[in-house]
Formats: sequence, structure tokens, C-alpha cells
Amino acid sequence: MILDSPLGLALCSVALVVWLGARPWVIVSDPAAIRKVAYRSVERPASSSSFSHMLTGEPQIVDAESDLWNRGDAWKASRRAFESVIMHPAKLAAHLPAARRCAERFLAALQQHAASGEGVEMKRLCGVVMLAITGEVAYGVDFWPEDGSPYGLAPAPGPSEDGQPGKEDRAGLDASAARGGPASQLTAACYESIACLELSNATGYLPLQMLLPSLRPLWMWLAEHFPDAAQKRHMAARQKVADVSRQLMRQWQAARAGAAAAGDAADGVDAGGKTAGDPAAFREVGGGISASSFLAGMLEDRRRGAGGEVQRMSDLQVISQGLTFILGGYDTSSSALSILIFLLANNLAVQDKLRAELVAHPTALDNMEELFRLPYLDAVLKEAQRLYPVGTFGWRDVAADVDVGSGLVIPKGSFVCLSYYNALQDPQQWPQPQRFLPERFLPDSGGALGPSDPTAFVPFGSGARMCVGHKLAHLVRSSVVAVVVAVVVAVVVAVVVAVVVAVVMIKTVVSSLLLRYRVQLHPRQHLPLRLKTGLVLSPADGVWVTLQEL
Ligand code: HEM
Repeated sequence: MILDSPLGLALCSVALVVWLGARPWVIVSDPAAIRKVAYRSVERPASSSSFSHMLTGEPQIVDAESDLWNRGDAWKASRRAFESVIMHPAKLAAHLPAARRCAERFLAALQQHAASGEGVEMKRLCGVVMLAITGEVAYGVDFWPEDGSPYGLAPAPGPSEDGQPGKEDRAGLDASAARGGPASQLTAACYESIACLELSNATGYLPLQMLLPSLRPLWMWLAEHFPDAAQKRHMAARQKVADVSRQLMRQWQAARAGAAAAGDAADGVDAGGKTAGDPAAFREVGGGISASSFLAGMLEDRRRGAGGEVQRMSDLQVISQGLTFILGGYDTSSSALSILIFLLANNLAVQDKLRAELVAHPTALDNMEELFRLPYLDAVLKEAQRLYPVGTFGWRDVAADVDVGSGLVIPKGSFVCLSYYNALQDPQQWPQPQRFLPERFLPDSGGALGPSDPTAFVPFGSGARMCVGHKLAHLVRSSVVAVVVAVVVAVVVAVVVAVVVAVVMIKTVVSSLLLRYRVQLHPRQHLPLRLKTGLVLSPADGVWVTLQEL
């Protein structure tokens, strides 16, 4: 069957097809079909971003350069920037102290809550720690506000029901930004930029644009010339990200030029003669910007002319990729972490078994390679990601007919939604799909409970546009192999790469948590867990737990 007639609706075993206007919208749920489409279609639809915001002016230009949305050669260049700059071992090593510091601050904040014996809303705290880590990895400045009590880290005056920044938080953000070094301003602007991507916080013109996309030029003109409060807030936040990024870039460039003039800017060595991997060099080089950061890495590559003159990144591209790192990494990681904590609090037998594994490997937290090899920890995280995949779907623009099997050909020009959520819940792949059963990912029991098609596990997407963070996770495994060749170097690489990878950030934080506390659901927690779909799937009412010190 070829889908060439506007019949309105067609349902088959691998995909659901809906005709909207002249284009078929195809929802693909079958793992093998997802793989075929994802590997043959690289582009996201040109209009994807118009479903989440209505930016104009410079913020719109910056957004269009993002790896999330851009296409063709521009996408290849930005993807290369992610893969080469973040993974460069010399630049990665200095993330380690930052990540450790953030995790320690997280645990210190929890101690206050544990001592009080009151319920603690974890989604909010997971957001704080993940923004701190991803922000610092991206921009190389400390995202933890100077007074040490961001957004209710000190016992909160009353977090909003959904765990998102509420009025008190917004006041905290404004105060933090006003106090302001670049980091405080960036923190506030990133928080606001992410919040504004939720439909409930978006400009009132966005629903109109979604309902009547053919009138997009009119809605855009109105948003630009008669912006409502939400539009003004979003524009101001994005402009602030661009302005502060420029300020940081100038700082870095001035420091680099100074170092070069002083003659100590040899490759791999930062101003001050410290290697990038030296924790002591952190924030003392590059005008106060960590040499290992994504921002410094992109600027360094540009200074050296990596990729050739033609492909050098413009300022706007550098600004765009820095923000993309936060937009792609923060919400996903913090939501996945908070859901994992919910599942452990709701499944105490799993929590106890996992703690026993961690206790039996006392050095695992200091040795990421060992942490990475703990089978039950790995299985628990994978099962949490299967049951509640925070990245529910991916969009593709099909450039040529794709035969996905079962007699179905998705025609060129279709707008395809790859439903990772459906694939991860498919009863043909996952026996008892609604149950939280980490055993399905253990090598010895996977046969009975695991998928018949191993590629059905797609929490990071599929194909060339799958998550950048996932590729980094693979590098950790390659680094582990390299241990045989060069133990010290490889361990450092494995540790530090692991730290920037969402999966390992989550493993580290959750392991530290379980070794210190028994985590139980608080009566305020709504059961079953209610989810909301925004930019990512996340707990709608937060995650309420009590902590019992062990
Ligand atoms: C638990 C954590 C994470 C999850 C579940 C997740 C999931 C996803 C998913 C499902 C996609 C869409 C893939 C597709 O369309 O097939 C994606 C794309 C992406 N993610 Fe992640 N992600 C996570 C963490 C991160 C982190 C830490 C970063 C920071 C580097 C990141 C950066 C990106 C980028 C840049 C893209 C777009 C890739 C492209 O189009 O080339 N993600 N992610």
C-alpha cells in the first residue's frame, strides 16, 4: 500500500496516518519502522520550532541556528561542534570538580530537609542540580548563585503545586539576576527561556498559530508589534542569554589574547600554564571561564580555524549552541532524575536491592568506570527510562519514500512523528509493559521480560538525529576499552566524559542519595504519578518524598 490518497485516517500495524491539508502526518510506533525512518530521514520539519515559540529578531536568528532545528550543512556543522568539542578529552577533564561540587551541594540541601523531617519536593531540587551541572558544562561559569540558596534550596516558602518556579521563585530569580554576575544572569535567563517553552507560559499568539498555521505571517507580525506579557518575557530572556554569552565570549577572547601575547598559550595549556585537565585551573583561565566548557571549546576551535575558514562558527552560532546545550540537556536530565527518584520511593524492594549493590561496591562512586558497570543500577535507570521516557517523540521530514514494511510506504514529503513512547510501551516488545521491572534489563533475565527487538529501547531517539548525550555515553565504553592501553588517561577520560553524560550524572546523583538516605513517598504525593507533556514528559505535581538518614 502506498499512502497516496487523502482518505483522512488510515490505521495499520506499524503506523497511524492522518491527512491534515495536503500533507500526510504519520505517527510511527513500530521499532523497526522507527529505525528505518530515522536512519533514512535526517531533517526535522522546517516548521518544528513554530510549535513551541514565536521568537522574532535576533532571538529568532539564534534559535534557527540551533542543532535542535537546523538542517543540511548547518546541522552537520553544529552536530560536529557538539560531538568534537564536548568529547575532547583535554577539555573534559575539568568538568569533574564542577559536577562533584554540584552533587555535594545537592546533598547538603537535602540534609536540611531530612533534619526537618518534612516532605521535600524533588523535582524542583533535581532541576536546580541539573541546571547547575549542565549550565557550568555549557558556559564554564558557576551556575550556583553566590548566596548558595537558589529557588528555595533553603526550605522553600512554598513551592508551587507542579514543582515549577512559582511567584516566590520568580522573585528569587529576579533578585539573583539583579545581584548579578554573568552566571546569575544566565541562570535566570535560562530558567525563564525553558519555562516559556511550556504552552501554558507561552504567548497567546502561539495557540492561534498552531490552529491556523497558514496565517503564520500575521501571527508573527502581531507577536512582534503587539507582544503580550509572555512574549515580552520570552524575548527578554533569550536576548539576555545572547547578551551575556557575548560578554563571556569577549572575556574569553581578551584573556586568550593576553595569554598568547605572554607566550604561554601553547595547545593544551591554558593561560597560567595549567593544563585544562588540572582541577586547579578551573575558572582561573579564559577570563574566569572554564577551559573545558562547551563555550570555550567552540571559541578555541574557531580561534585555531578548526574545520576550515568556511565552516568557522559565527558568534550567533556559538551563542545558539550554548543555549541548545541547556535546552536539550537540563529539562530532560532533571525530569528523568526526578522520575527515577519517584520510582525508587514507590518500589522500596528495588531501592533496597539497588542500595545493596552500591554498598557492595564502596569504591564505585569514586570510580565512574566501576559505577558504569553496576548491572542493577544500569537496569533500574533503563527501566525508568522505558516506563517514563522523557523524550516522547521525534519529528522527521521524509525526503524520499520509505518502505517501512507490512506493505506500507511512507511517501516523500510526509511529516513523521517517531513515537518513542509507544515503542517503549509496546506489549509485543515488552511483556507487562506498564510494570516497573528492572530485571528485564539484566542479562540473565532479559530474555523473558526484555524486548524481542533490542532496538526497541529508544529513550534517546534513533538515527542520525538521536540525542547527542547518548553518543557521549558510548564514548565512555570506548574509553573503558582504552584503559588497557593507557590506564591513567583512559580512567580520567571515562570519569569525566561520564560526568557530562546525562545518564551518568543521574547515576551519580541517585547513588549518592541512596547511600545516604532511605527515600519514601510523602502522603502529599499523588498516585498514580501524573505526567504532563511539555518540552519533555515530567511529573505534573512534582515528586514528594521524605528522607530518612541511614
Ligand atoms: C536523560 C537525558 C536525556 C534524554 C532522555 C534525551 C533525549 C533526547 C531525545 C529523545 C532526542 C530527540 C532524538 C530524535 O529526534 O530522534 C534528543 C535530542 C537532542 N539532545 Fe538529548 N536527551 C537527554 C540529555 C541531553 C543532554 C545532557 C544534552 C546536552 C548535550 C542533550 C542534547 C540534545 C541535542 C542537542 C539534541 C538534538 C540532536 C540533533 O538533532 O542533532 N540531550 N535528546
